[in-house]
Amino acid sequence: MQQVNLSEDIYFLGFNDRRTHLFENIWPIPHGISYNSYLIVDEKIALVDTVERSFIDEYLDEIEGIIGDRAIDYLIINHMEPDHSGALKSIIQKYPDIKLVGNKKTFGFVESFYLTPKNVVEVYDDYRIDLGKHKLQFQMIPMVHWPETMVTYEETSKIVFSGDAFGSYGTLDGGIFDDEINLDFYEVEVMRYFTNIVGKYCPHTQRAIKKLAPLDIKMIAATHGPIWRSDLDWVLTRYNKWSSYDLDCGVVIVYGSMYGNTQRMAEVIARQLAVRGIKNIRVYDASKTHSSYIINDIFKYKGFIVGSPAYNNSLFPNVEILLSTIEHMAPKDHYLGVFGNYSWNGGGVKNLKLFAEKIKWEMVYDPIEEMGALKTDKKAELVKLANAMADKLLVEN
Ligand SMILES: Cc1cc2nc3c(=O)[nH]c(=O)nc-3n(C[C@H](O)[C@H](O)[C@H](O)COP(=O)(O)O)c2cc1C
Repeated sequence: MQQVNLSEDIYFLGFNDRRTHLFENIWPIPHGISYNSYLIVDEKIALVDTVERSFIDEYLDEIEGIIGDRAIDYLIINHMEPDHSGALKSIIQKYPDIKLVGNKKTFGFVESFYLTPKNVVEVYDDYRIDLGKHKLQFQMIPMVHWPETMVTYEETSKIVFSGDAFGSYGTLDGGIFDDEINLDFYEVEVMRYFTNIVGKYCPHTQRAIKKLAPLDIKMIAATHGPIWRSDLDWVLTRYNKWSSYDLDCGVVIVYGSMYGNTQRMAEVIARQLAVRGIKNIRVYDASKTHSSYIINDIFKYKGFIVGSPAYNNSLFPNVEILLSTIEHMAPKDHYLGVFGNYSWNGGGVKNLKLFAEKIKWEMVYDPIEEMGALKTDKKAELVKLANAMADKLLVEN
């Protein structure tokens, strides 16, 4: 690839992964993902994070193409996850005197994944490393989204190397900086990356945003996706909104259904919400749409209504997977409605009630359960559930 610079002697070393289907072996990435590393060439040379292991050979070649036979002095480990530390052992083999820079939580992970680190610099908030013209300082942002996560701020160029924070799914298809690409495409990918990967850690993200606020930042260089240099507010505003559970007026309806009875119940609710003036209604079949996309919409809209048929005295499995993902992510401040269908002795709605107790979202209406085909009385109940949800949402808008 042609050389890409963030500033005169700060280099972008990024690789596009269009092969992997599931990020973290869970989340679909139909548009791929990039792994971004950065090289600062000064009196001392620092490498900021590395890349996923399948790119090691090209990565080492690119580094050598820039620094020739000079050695790298520091490897900054902002984040230890293997998609960023995958080349760590190869880097140490090639540059045996390199110092690993991390915080007190980093090196335990290095040891458990790769090797016993020997040459280390343990950093903490405001710790500084002088490279010559460039000066690095470090800020800890734990749990965004691993315990050891930190960011590196380069004071001369005012670049923050943010690790996974402000990252995105989607490869960098030629354009690397925010002003080189159409952000409409990344709108979805940035949010899905946030909700899938960082979303559980919203309070930590809020703390990180506040902690970084005093820094004079001209550029944000994350480990995935575009580098933000022209419109930093674009990504900062969105991160702030999402991580503070600032939800829009709308409803996500999810159902599982084998024979169509539960689906028909969902359609009644959706129609009545529309009649009441709710414009953002997203109806998903949990067997068809991956939870990555459904979770994303749950982070957008305040209303959530879920329906499940009984299945072996429990929830329909694909609904169960989604609800367990929601429990892990624990997004806050939603309104909830539940409904279901059965033929024998039930099991779906019984377990939806347990979900409601655990998630502690406000139930807008009593659970509704139909046996087989939808009859008039239960249809009227579903309309009332939709009305109760609309009442709650419209009063706030
Ligand atoms: C594998 C399987 C397990 C089921 N388990 C139960 C059950 O435990 N309790 C029950 O009342 N109905 C059970 N049912 C019946 C369905 O819940 C019922 O027919 C329901 O109406 C299906 O809803 P649907 O039309 O939305 O698929 C089961 C059906 C299947 C295929």
